[in-house]
Amino acid sequence: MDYDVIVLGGGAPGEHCAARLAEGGLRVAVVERERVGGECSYWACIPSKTLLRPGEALAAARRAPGAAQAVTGPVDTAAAFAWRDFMVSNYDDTSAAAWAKGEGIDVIRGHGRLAGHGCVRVDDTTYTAEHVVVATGSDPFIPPVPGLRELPGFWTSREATSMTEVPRHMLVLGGGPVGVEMAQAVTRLGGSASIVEGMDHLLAREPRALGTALGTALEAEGVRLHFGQMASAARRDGEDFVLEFPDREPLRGDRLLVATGRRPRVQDIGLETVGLEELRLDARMNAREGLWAVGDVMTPWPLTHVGKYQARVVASNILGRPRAVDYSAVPRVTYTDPEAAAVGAADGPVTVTVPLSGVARTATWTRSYDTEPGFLTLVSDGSRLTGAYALGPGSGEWLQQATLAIRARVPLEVLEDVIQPFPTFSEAFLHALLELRATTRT
Ligand SMILES: Cc1cc2nc3c(=O)[nH]c(=O)nc-3n(C[C@H](O)[C@H](O)[C@H](O)COP(=O)(O)OP(=O)(O)OC[C@H]3O[C@@H](n4cnc5c(N)ncnc54)[C@H](O)[C@@H]3O)c2cc1C
Ligand SMILES: NC(=O)c1ccc[n+]([C@@H]2O[C@H](COP(=O)([O-])OP(=O)(O)OC[C@H]3O[C@@H](n4cnc5c(N)ncnc54)[C@H](O)[C@@H]3O)[C@@H](O)[C@H]2O)c1
Repeated sequence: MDYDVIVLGGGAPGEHCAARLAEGGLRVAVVERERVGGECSYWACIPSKTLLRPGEALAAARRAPGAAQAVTGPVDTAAAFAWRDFMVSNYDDTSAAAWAKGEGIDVIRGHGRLAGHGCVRVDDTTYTAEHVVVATGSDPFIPPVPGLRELPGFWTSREATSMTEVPRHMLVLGGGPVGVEMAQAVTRLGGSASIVEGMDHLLAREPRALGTALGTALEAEGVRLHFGQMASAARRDGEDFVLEFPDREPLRGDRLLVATGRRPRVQDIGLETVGLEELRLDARMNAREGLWAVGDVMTPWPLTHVGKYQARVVASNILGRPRAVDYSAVPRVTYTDPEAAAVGAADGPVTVTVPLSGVARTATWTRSYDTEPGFLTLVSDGSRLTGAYALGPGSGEWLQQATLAIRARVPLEVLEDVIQPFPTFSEAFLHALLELRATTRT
C-alpha cells in the first residue's frame, strides 16, 4: 500500500479530512488537479466575503450619525480588489501546499480517477490505499435557457468573485446566496444589479420570511428584483447581455452572472471502476468498504463548514471511532448587510417572531432602528428549539446560540434562564422565548 488514505480533491473539506487523518498517525495523500484550498479559498467564500466588507463598513458608518458625516467618498475599488487578491493569495496555492506538507500530507498534482477498489490513478501512475475519500466538489449548474450555455462571456461565481472592474449593470440569474451576495457587492462597489429569481422570494431554500425581508433590504438600496420569472432566451446585443421573458420586457446589462446552483463533480472520477453508478452514502459518509465522500460532491448542504464537519466524521470512522452525521442543526449564513441566518427547521408546531427594533442594541447601532427590516424567529416542538432564523446585523454570529441549543437539545426552560448581555442583539432571544412560552400556554 502506498498510503493508508488518499483524498481525491484538496478543497477545504478534503484538506480538513487529510489533516485529521495525518494527525491520527496515518499516511495520507491529497490528489489535486487545480489549487490546494479549492473553490472556497480562491473563488467562493473568501473573495465574496472580502468584496462585501468595504461596502458593509461604509454603510454601517452612514447609518451612524457622527460617522456618516466623515464618509465623503465612495468605496476605493482598486483597494478593495487588492485586498481580495491578498485574501486569495493572488490565486497561488504555494502556501496551502506548504501547509499540507507541514501536516505530513503528500500532495499529488493532477486529475485523479478511481481505478478499482483502493486504487487512484493520476496521469500515468496508480497509487494504492486502504481508504479513498472522494472530495471533488461541485461545478456551477447552467440552466437550459435557450442560448445561454453557448453565450460567450457570461459569468459564473468564479468570474464574479475575481472581477477586476465593477459592472455598470449586472444581470443576475438566480436569487440564492451567490446571487444576492454578489448583487450587493457590485451595488456597493459602485455598480448596479438586477436579480431574476424563478421562485417568489430570495434565498429559495430558506424560510420565505427571511428571503422576503432580505429582498426589502436589497431593494431599498437599489437592487432590482424580478420574481417568478423564467428567462425564455439569453443573447448578446453588442456589448450587452440580454435576458428575454415570455411576458415581460427584456432585461439588459453589461454583465450576466449565472448563479443558479451547483452540481456534484462526479464526471470522470471512475465510480464505475468500483461498481458504482452514483455516490450514495450512509450516515457515516461511507459509499462502500473503504470508499467515503465529503463536501459538495454529495451533501444536503453545499457549505464549507458542513463539508468540514463531514470530514471530521469520516476521519473519525477511518481512525476507528464510529460516528454518524447529525444534520439537525446546520447553520446557514448569507453575508449580505443585513445578514440572513438560519439553522435547523424552517417550520414547526410553535413559531414566534420578534422584531429587532424591540432590542435596545438596534437603536444604538443605527439611527433608522425602527424602519429597517430585522427580526428573530424561533421554531419549537413545544419543549425544545428545532429551528431559528434571523435577519439583522451580525445575525450570523448571534444566531449560533440557537445552533447549540438545537444540537444539544436544551429544554426551553433552561434557555429562558440564560442571561443575555445588555444591550446586544442576543436579547431578542429573551423576547422570543417569553413569547414562545406565552404561545405554548394558550
Ligand atoms: C461564490 C460562492 C460563495 C460561497 N460562500 C460560502 C460561504 O461563505 N460559506 C460557506 O460555508 N460556503 C460557501 N460557499 C460554498 C463552498 O464554497 C463549498 O461548499 C465548498 O467550497 C465545497 O468544498 P469542496 O471541497 O467540496 O469542493 P471544492 O472547493 O470545489 O474542492 C474540490 C477540489 O477537488 C479538486 N478536484 C475535483 N475533481 C478532481 C479530480 N478528479 N482530481 C483531482 N482533483 C480534483 C478541485 O480542483 C477542487 O480543488 C460558497 C460557494 C460559492 C460558489
Ligand atoms: N454565504 C454562504 O454560505 C454561501 C454563499 C454563496 C454560495 N453558497 C453555497 O453555494 C451553493 C450555490 O449557490 P447558488 O446561489 O448558486 O445556488 P442556490 O441553489 O442556493 O440558488 C440558486 C437559485 O437560482 C434559482 N434558479 C434556478 N434556475 C433558475 C432559472 N432558470 N431562472 C431563475 N432562477 C433560477 C433557484 O430558484 C435558486 O433560488 C449554495 O448551495 C450555497 O449554499 C453559500
